[in-house]
Amino acid sequence: MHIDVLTLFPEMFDGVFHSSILQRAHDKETFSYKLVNFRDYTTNKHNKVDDYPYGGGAGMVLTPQPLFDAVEDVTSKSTAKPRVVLMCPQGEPYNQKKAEELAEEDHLVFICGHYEGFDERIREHLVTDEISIGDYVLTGGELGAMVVMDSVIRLLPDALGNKESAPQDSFSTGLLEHPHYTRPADFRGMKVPDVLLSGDHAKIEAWRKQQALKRTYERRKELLEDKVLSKEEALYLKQLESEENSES
Ligand SMILES: C[S@@+](CC[C@H](N)C(=O)[O-])C[C@H]1O[C@@H](n2cnc3c(N)ncnc32)[C@H](O)[C@@H]1O
Repeated sequence: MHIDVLTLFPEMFDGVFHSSILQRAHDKETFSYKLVNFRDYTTNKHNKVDDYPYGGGAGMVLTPQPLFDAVEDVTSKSTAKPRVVLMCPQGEPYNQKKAEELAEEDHLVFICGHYEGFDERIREHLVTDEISIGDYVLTGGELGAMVVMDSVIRLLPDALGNKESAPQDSFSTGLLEHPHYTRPADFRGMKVPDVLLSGDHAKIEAWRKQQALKRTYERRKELLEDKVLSKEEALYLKQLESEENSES
């Protein structure tokens, strides 16, 4: 996968691409990236990327010219049809399903907005996707693009080592993940559940499945609406519901 990030603040990405799993995945050539300062594409003499909004009002608006030229340049040699993602608080709410969808692509372009916003023609004619990372407003799209890229890159083949796994993670299975424990078995009187020390892998697997369902039921019931449950899971869910009803 190749990723182009169009930003006015490329230095913000230094940490994220030079640490931990993303750095390792980049070293293994799982993905390549280019940080593109779209100010370099301005055709006006003062390299201005923004202007006053028509109709008046507060704040400055990103002009279309540098962003159109930058996107056309970075996508001109692309053999695949690139996905051009605008980071935007008004966009589609981001989730694991979208991360899985983007991880299938060969070329992603992220546009990081700034200031009051961007000229509407960018949204209408330049981008393929608009993504919001939550119902709050950030100063710019950089942090959002980092969130999306991190969650996409870790899904690419070989990005995670043997000791990390994506398929069991929360949301990948449609549920929240089961709880984890490590050594010691007894920490200040707080004990690890016996089943995890039993060495019985079938029992451990069954316990983990139940715990994932319980945790999802307790914290994110709405995730269960779309989940296809096995017979055992459906029975356990009924048990959780009747326990909850008897408590209330
Ligand atoms: C200050 S915000 C502009 C907000 C805009 N005036 C509005 O009310 O929708 C500047 C830029 O930050 C990015 N941004 C802010 N919040 C975001 C969010 N929740 N998700 C993704 N990007 C966001 C976008 O690129 C946006 O253009």
